[in-house]
Amino acid sequence: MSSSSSCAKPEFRIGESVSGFEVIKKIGSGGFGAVYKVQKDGVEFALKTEFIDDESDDTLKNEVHMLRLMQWSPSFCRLYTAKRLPWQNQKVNIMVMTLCTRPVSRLRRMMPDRHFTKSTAARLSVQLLEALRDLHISGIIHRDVKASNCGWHAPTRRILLFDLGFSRKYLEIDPITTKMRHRTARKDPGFMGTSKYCSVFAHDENEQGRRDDLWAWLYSTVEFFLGTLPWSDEEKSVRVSNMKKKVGRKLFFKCPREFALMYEHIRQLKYDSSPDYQMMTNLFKQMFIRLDIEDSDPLDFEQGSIFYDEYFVSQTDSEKELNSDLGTSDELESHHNKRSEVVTIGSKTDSSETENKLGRLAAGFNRAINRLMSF
Ligand SMILES: Nc1ncnc2c1ncn2[C@@H]1O[C@H](COP(=O)(O)OP(=O)(O)OP(=O)(O)O)[C@@H](O)[C@H]1O
Repeated sequence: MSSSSSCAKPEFRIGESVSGFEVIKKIGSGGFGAVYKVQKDGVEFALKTEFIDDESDDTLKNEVHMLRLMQWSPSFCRLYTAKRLPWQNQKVNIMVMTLCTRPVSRLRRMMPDRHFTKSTAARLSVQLLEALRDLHISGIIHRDVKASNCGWHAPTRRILLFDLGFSRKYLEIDPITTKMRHRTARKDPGFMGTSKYCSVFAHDENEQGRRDDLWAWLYSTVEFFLGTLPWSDEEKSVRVSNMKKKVGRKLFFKCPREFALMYEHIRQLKYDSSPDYQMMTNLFKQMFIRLDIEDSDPLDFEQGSIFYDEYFVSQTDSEKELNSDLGTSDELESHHNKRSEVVTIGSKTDSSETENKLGRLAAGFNRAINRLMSF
């Protein structure tokens, strides 16, 4: 989150009871605090903390407020409780929400070649689009859309979009007509987002609107399909922005052709334009028929997929995963507001690189089959 003090953050201990929730393990941490897996009465939840000092921004309050507004949508975590507690000689904000199985970014990196098959990539992409449509309908923009802010929720087979700490309302009431209107762009809103995925307008520190969430969705989607982006290894934000400006339709050459049409639509959106979600949803329907994608088919990381046993079961609950989730790749490719430097840290070695030789052969075989199946 935006409060990024360099001092060590206090942490909860395994087994400690926090507001009646027993801490099972730490899932990850951000600049503000951490996310823990907790349980109560045999049910598991995610508990997010924000330790507060005098200078911090209380971003969890914003997140809780936005998440409350999104409780109607199946694409967001259920919010079970949110409160401020005294903790040792500090205060801590906590929120308890649905526990996701794994971040989508992590699932992608567990795949051979770090990309999903086209069937999984397309289905995850449309689910993320649905989450954005629901958020935008509610008058909110996210401003940090990326796969590491999406969790896979196995029981509902849905992507849940989280980390609403940077989100903002883009509508306001017109005091004269009393109708809702788009907020006017501020002159100097500062940078918000993640360099790898944000729109070129966000790079230029312009006010963000719905279109900027869609640009980040588009870049995240390309990464689902290809496992990389042309600027993945580029660290300088200005160079990333230039590459985004230059790449054009070429970016979608290896993605299903419907994405080029969605790109054309997103490209002409202005700061306050309403995206045509229906048109994009129809393009997905067309794509699913053309590529014979069935919603009932197992996703790459679900039981029944050819990748499941080798790439997903074997790593369940492993230390590798925990370590990876605690401190590598896009989770740390950051972000943040104008007080922070914009950094992009390249992806580190994934555990898939330590697969045994047979595993590599099988993965190569699967890759060959995937390549043969045309988009
Ligand atoms: N509801 C949830 N269920 C499971 N994991 C979650 C949930 N919410 C967040 N996480 C995971 O917890 C970790 C930290 O989450 P969070 O999004 O708050 O911080 P971050 O994005 O890594 O850091 P920052 O927000 O400071 O940039 C991430 O790995 C994220 O995937």
